[in-house]
Amino acid sequence: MYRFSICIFTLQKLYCYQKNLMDTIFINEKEILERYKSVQAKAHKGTQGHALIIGGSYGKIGAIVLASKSCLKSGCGLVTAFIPKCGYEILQTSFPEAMVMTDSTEKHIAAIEFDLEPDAIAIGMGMGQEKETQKAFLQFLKSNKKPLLIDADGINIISKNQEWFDHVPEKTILTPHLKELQRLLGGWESEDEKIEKAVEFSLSKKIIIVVKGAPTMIVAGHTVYKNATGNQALATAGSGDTLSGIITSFLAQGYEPVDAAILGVYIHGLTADIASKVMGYEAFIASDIIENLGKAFLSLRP
Ligand SMILES: NC(=O)C1=CN([C@@H]2O[C@H](COP(=O)(O)OP(=O)(O)OC[C@H]3O[C@@H](n4cnc5c(N)ncnc54)[C@H](O)[C@@H]3O)[C@@H](O)[C@H]2O)[C@@H](O)CC1
Ligand SMILES: Nc1ncnc2c1ncn2[C@@H]1O[C@H](COP(=O)(O)OP(=O)(O)O)[C@@H](O)[C@H]1O
Ligand SMILES: [Mg+2]
Repeated sequence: MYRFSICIFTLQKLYCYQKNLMDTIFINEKEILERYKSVQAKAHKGTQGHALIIGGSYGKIGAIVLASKSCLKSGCGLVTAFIPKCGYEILQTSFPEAMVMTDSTEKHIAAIEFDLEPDAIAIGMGMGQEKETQKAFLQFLKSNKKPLLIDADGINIISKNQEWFDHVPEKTILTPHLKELQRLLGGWESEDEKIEKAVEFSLSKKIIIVVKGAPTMIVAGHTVYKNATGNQALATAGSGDTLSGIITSFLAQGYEPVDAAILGVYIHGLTADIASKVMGYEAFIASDIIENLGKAFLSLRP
């Protein structure tokens, strides 16, 4: 009987795998409140997690400013940005709360070396795809063991070098927009096929894919979480960089990666829902996501 059950179970799994059957869970406030943990009264910056944000290049240091700010504004205790030399003064001036480490190269990242023990790392925003940067990214992947989020040029680079997934830790979060998802998965014929392919990829690489869009879906193996917040106000430069910072903040605070992704996407969308009621869609920019994080967190309190 026991062997028979095992056999049925294995066949079911095989069937699910082949057909990429999926459970869809709709993220609502109840799902969020079950996951969200408010900051403890006796917390200090050392207990709130340390995030390392790696990326930026000449002309795209703003991506790291936005990601670092949104990270610290989502409860993380410490944020260090690792950027090319040219971004040092920009970051220290525009966001003094962040610590900064620089690459020895002026305009792009060429060697990712740091002597700290972050609780989570995000890489790729504004990073570019210079040859040296790609090499540095591979060396980083080979040595990293920390919870990881890969966005933007990190996704673009690994899409062209898929054997590098051998060095990517399980439950790493990828946050592609539609174009980046195409680079990662190749094309698709329909919305259903897009998600099926994402499920297949998530299962085979053991990663979590945040399929950004309207709505955003979080694909974690066979389970697809469909987000309910956010609107067209988010169709603005840097809103994805900001999302990466928020999710990385939750990762650094010790949330399970899937919960960090779910909470991050929900809170990110909530800022737009709250702000667009008073400022409309057009005037909303990525800095307004950061500005409205406080109200979004407050709205989670009973
Ligand atoms: N202030 C900054 O420093 C900013 C830096 N950024 C960085 O700039 C680099 C390039 O990123 P991009 O995303 O602009 O370049 P990509 O080439 O990856 O994507 C842009 C292309 O994708 C299309 N696209 C994007 N989202 C889409 C969607 N949801 N549906 C259909 N088509 C879609 C666009 O129309 C465009 O053709 C990245 O490293 C990124 O992190 C951007 O985040 C913008 C802000
Ligand atoms: N019309 C929309 N409705 C809801 N969310 C949107 C809409 N347009 C964009 N977004 C969200 O904004 C973000 C854009 O990310 P991305 O394209 O990576 O921006 P960037 O690279 O400029 O920072 C994603 O989280 C996406 O889901
Ligand atoms: Mg982006």
